[in-house]
Amino acid sequence: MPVIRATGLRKSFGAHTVVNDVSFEVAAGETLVLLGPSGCGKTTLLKLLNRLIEPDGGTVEINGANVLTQRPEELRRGMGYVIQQVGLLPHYTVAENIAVVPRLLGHAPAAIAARTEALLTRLHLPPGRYAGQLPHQLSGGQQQRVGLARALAADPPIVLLDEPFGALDPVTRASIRREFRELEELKNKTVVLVTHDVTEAFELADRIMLLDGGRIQQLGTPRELLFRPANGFVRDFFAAERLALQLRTLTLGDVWPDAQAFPSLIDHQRVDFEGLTSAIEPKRVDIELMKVDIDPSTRAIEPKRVEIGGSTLEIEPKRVEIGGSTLDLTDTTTVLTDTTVLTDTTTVHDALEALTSTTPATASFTVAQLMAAFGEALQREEDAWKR
Ligand SMILES: Nc1ncnc2c1ncn2[C@@H]1O[C@H](COP(=O)(O)OP(=O)(O)OP(=O)(O)O)[C@@H](O)[C@H]1O
Repeated sequence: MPVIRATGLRKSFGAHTVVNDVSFEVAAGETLVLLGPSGCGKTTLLKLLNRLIEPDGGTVEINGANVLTQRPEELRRGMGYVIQQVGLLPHYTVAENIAVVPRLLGHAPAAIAARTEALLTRLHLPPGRYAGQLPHQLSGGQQQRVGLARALAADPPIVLLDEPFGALDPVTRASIRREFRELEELKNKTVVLVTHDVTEAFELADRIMLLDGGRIQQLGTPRELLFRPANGFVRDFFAAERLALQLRTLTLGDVWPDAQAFPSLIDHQRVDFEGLTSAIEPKRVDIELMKVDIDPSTRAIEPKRVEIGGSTLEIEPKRVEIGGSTLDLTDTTTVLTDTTVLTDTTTVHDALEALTSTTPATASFTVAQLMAAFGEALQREEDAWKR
């Protein structure tokens, strides 16, 4: 059952139909991005989900229950909401702002304090320094992070975000977006996010709903919208940033689809296991092993084999050193923000960034080889589209 199901939603302001027969579903844990030009109805659609606006027609169901059967306040407590203007209470401290909903829900003060501290830490706002500050003492980016912490404070299963990075300059925006993407807190939540920023949509969305004039123009994965546009509007909407989006959409796995031909991505690594550090120069590290190594949440680790100079070792890695950083695989909170590990799910964009950064990632292919393979992959996508 979908977490959110909207059917035939309609909303007009006077003679102006702003949301016109919109139906969609959002699955548990999915991030749906509402994208479209200014005034196309994104914010209105978002507010129809938590009853900040009531529809003229159609229904919204949350976990199978029509939202009209619930009191709006109660409904909203189960849905975190970050508004465009952040909207922190100016005379409340950061900690007090974050505590608003948990207090309403009657959570114990000690639990609220612990939760606030954890969220601030996770959002890179050390509580010792920031918990007692007032909103005006924070930068725009910090305020937006507090807004996010507030929306997550009561651990709602659904989070609605309206231009959560709207007020930021492009550089800050990109880095906060990266943090956002890595946030464990959000990984299991059902998220609906409004933006008019195409790059943002492609970076964050599982699926994108592209709207124009209150109607859905296309609803699909970023890849579908880019390579299989449903109409001229969709095609034109992405035209200006086409190459950048293709780089963000195709992965190394697309570029080298044949597992046999997949170049080994790491040349020299050290593997720590059983207290021993082996400086090894593996002849081959299979992609399988790398996937396990970089995803600490994958705990069902089969012992892996690594071939070192003629002998084969069966290991169950506890820590793996990749790109100069040691990952502790037994620590499930390990977050891989500073480490670039190239795998078959890395986008071409991220691989290029890693290869050309000041501390370049080790890879067995060059930028030129990657670009050539990218060109071929694009051709394959386009051929598939023509058929
Ligand atoms: N309360 C209202 N009364 C009258 N018109 C409204 C109201 N709210 C929104 N509108 C109109 O509905 C249209 C869609 O607004 P909405 O805020 O949903 O668009 P949006 O896609 O979120 O735009 P933006 O990206 O600029 O925030 C706009 O033309 C707006 O002027």
